[in-house]
Amino acid sequence: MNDHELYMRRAIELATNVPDLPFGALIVDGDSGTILSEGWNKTSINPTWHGEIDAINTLASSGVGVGGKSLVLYTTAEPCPMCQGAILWTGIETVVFGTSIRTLQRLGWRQIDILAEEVVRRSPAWNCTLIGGVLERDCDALFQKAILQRGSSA
Ligand SMILES: Nc1nc2[nH]cnc2c(=O)[nH]1
Repeated sequence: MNDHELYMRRAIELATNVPDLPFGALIVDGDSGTILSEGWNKTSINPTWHGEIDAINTLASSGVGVGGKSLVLYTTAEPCPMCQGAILWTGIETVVFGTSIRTLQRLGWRQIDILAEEVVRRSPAWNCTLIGGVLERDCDALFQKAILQRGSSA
């Protein structure tokens, strides 16, 4: 298991905090490998409280400071445009995700139809590298299971 997979395992663990919305995220210092913050989807409290936003807010309020660090964000799913915007404003240089927005849509998840790469392409003031498909089958399985369970309980 490489480092990306190791951290994605942790994102999957965090996602299980909310099995019906399995969006888990963590932010790692890319130089030291230290986990700086963790988060998961809290949209039952606030509709904008996505997993990535939770991890960013936890980091911002931790007092560690984001300046001068090469930050890597791991997330079980490709960031939506709101989260990708927040990721750029935070100065996160690398985003590693499992399930793609296209797959979420195919599985029946409501999504804004703008891919993270499009947000990055249209934001030339920032540098952000996107790496998709890490532990993709495990992440896809989380979202497939969640939507099936939602369907059967509706
Ligand atoms: N990437 C991502 N997409 C979402 N779509 C709905 N909630 C979320 C979330 O927390 N993260």
